[in-house]
Amino acid sequence: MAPMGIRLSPLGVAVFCLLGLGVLYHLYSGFLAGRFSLFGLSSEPGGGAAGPAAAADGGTVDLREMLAVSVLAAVRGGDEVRRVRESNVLHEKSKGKTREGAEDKMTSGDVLSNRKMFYLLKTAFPSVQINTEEHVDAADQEVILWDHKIPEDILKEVTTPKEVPAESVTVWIDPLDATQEYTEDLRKYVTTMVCVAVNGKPVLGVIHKPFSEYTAWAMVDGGSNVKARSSYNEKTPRIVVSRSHSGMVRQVALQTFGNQTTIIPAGGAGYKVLALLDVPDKSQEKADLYIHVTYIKKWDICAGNAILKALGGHMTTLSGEEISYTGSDGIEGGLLASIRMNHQALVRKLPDLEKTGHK
Ligand SMILES: Nc1ncnc2c1ncn2[C@@H]1O[C@H](COP(=O)(O)O)[C@@H](OP(=O)(O)O)[C@H]1O
Ligand SMILES: [Mg+2]
Repeated sequence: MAPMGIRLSPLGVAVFCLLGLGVLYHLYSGFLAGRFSLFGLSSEPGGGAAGPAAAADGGTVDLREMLAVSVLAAVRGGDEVRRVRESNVLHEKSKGKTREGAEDKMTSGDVLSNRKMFYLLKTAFPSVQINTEEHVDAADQEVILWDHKIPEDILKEVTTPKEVPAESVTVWIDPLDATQEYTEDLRKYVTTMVCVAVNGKPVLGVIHKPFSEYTAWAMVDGGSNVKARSSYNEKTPRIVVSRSHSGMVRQVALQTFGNQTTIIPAGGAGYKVLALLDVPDKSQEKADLYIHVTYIKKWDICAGNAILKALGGHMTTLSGEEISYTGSDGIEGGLLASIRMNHQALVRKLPDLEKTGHK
């Protein structure tokens, strides 16, 4: 007997049950799966956070979707970078010193961009390994949902999904490249970057310039929204190098290519890779080669490496070794990046840094 004389209509009960089933389906089909998985998030000191090994959808992720989320993450992170710079309250701190004794700086722009970028990627792909330059504060989590829309320019170039095992993927986030220049208000050098590596090989990269709102992306064997220039000067190249972590790069460049070589000091590894490409942004200088001789971290270079690789170019250590984007955070052997040039011939021309003491 229904209490207090309330009669239950069979139709009402059926509609109620159907609604209940719908809610349950929604819960288990991933809408909240990302949310719940965030509570299992582990955060490592000094940056980096690991997710569970298998993806929610049976152990694979779609690289085309990862590209869409990576572009969105770079843009959203860039919005934070711009907002903080425009507020002029950077809360600049030092994380310590680099091996060469330069200040390793961090600002609110780095931290807030990192938070947006990390949680956007982590919510969309809870099972993949994400390595990021800044510390992820597990007590300050944010759920940023992706609307599952893949932009038209990506759909046009990458016409089919590309599934890979989630456990083969490593994502590298640089929430603010060229922090030193950011603190000096040299805005053109600043980028946000995302890279996806599969089995350590860089397969997709995004480099976003928040102050000119330009974004370059490319996927190996997929497509791109950026291309190489039509010609490069191999004989007396214009060489773009670091302005704040230069080491002996000038000496190495002049010794290898002669005194006629033009050296362009610039901030940011993302900016320097874009200098090799056909980029419409007016604030972007152009170069034929990018050389770096000091230690550098993988989040600084992975996106550029993926874009160059997708466009037929190369980024290797100075002795020509490919860089593996798993395991340790940094690389020791310097960098040589080129496109539409004989990369191996360039490697042979360069001096052995260990022998010449130019490291
Ligand atoms: N010797 C070194 N040690 C640590 N980081 C280095 C480095 N040389 C370059 N980097 C990092 O690589 C990026 C590009 O450097 P540069 O502008 O000098 O070419 C910067 O990243 P962040 O700005 O993301 O920290 C910089 O901190
Ligand atoms: Mg960087």
